[in-house]
Amino acid sequence: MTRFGGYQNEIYLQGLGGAKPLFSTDPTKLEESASNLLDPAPFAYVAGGAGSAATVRANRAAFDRWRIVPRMLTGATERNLSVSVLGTEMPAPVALAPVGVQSIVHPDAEAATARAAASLGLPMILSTASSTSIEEVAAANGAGPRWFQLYWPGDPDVCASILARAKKAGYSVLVVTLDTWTLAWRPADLDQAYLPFLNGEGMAVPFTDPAFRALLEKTPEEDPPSAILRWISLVTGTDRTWDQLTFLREHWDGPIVLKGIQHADDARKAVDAGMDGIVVSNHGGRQVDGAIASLDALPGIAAAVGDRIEVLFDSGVRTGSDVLKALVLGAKAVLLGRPYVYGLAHAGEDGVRHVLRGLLADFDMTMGLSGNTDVAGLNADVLARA
Ligand SMILES: Cc1cc2nc3c(=O)[nH]c(=O)nc-3n(C[C@H](O)[C@H](O)[C@H](O)COP(=O)(O)O)c2cc1C
Ligand SMILES: CCCCC(=O)C(=O)O
Repeated sequence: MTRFGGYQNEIYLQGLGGAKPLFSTDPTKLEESASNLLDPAPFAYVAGGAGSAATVRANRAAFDRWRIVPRMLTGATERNLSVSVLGTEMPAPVALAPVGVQSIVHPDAEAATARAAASLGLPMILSTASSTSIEEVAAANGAGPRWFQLYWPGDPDVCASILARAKKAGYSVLVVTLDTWTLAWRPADLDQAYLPFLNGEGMAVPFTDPAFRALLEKTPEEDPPSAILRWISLVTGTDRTWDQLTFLREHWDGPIVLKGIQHADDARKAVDAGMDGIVVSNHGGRQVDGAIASLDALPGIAAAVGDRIEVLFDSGVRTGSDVLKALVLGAKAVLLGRPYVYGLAHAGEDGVRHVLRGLLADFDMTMGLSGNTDVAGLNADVLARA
């Protein structure tokens, strides 16, 4: 049993000594203050979506179409929030979504995120596009659970080398992102002509990779632009096919999760391909403008795969009630994206922790106050259509 809700008392008690929380516990205000704190281009990169950002808004609106129906006198003073996902014991059904180029918001970048995640026992998913190498993040993460997200490089030796490094460094689950084989039309970034990768951000994984370096005529230190362009050409522009997943299976002996699934038939194909899990995700509305809200895709997908595969969810999770709704609609756990990046921007490791503890406390209280004692016991009865 965990009592993440205790963070609430901690904040009020600190208030007796005149202290306020590091920054707002309201996710909307947090985004606002991040916009004041960060330079316009990095803020727009993090906050932005594809096209008109219709799907960013749709992701949020979908949560609002469901309401929790609280139950009384259920003895919910103690809650069990823990889940086990693909061999990872999680104290609550929340993991940190893979977010690349974290150095654009804070110099401590992924190492700070890794420390904050480990301090709470939540899995961190490291992006291939990270600003910090696989091994450094593992060291910062220590005994914490960690998974690795793959942007699939076109060169098989480079891919195999990166997977071997992740495995050796203790990343237990491979998360393969399928929805971003090329970057979408993103007006906010286009208007600033800002692509962090071209400035050398997010190159830590390839630049420290022997197989990638072996492809280059000059080292990334001698000739950064050539190395950057080579890497970008390796990881973008190639859409894969289902039969190619066997390559990953041959080079990864742990669980494999496909991220970016939005259609029940694709979820069934993931089962047929022998995958262990999926992330129902539209990349936080950053890829297909006008795409279905991720939460609207979730119930049909969950029904299609049953318990043959683990179903994770992201895109739009901001509050404890969002977590509860996603679990009821079929997710085993959720991934959190932008909010923790804003926490990182404000206060590094402490900022990420403040965001995570806030979300977990909110979820814990929402579970209890709606009369739910165990995440495993959540059923359709808990929700009503708005
Ligand atoms: C700045 C930024 C960078 C991201 N980088 C990656 C990435 O490198 N790999 C990946 O699979 N997803 C990436 N994502 C998508 C997240 O993993 C996740 O799907 C999304 O942020 C969830 O939506 P949310 O931000 O509404 O919570 C990124 C998202 C943001 C905001
Ligand atoms: C190749 C893209 C990596 C970053 C990313 O996933 C995003 O900005 O959404």
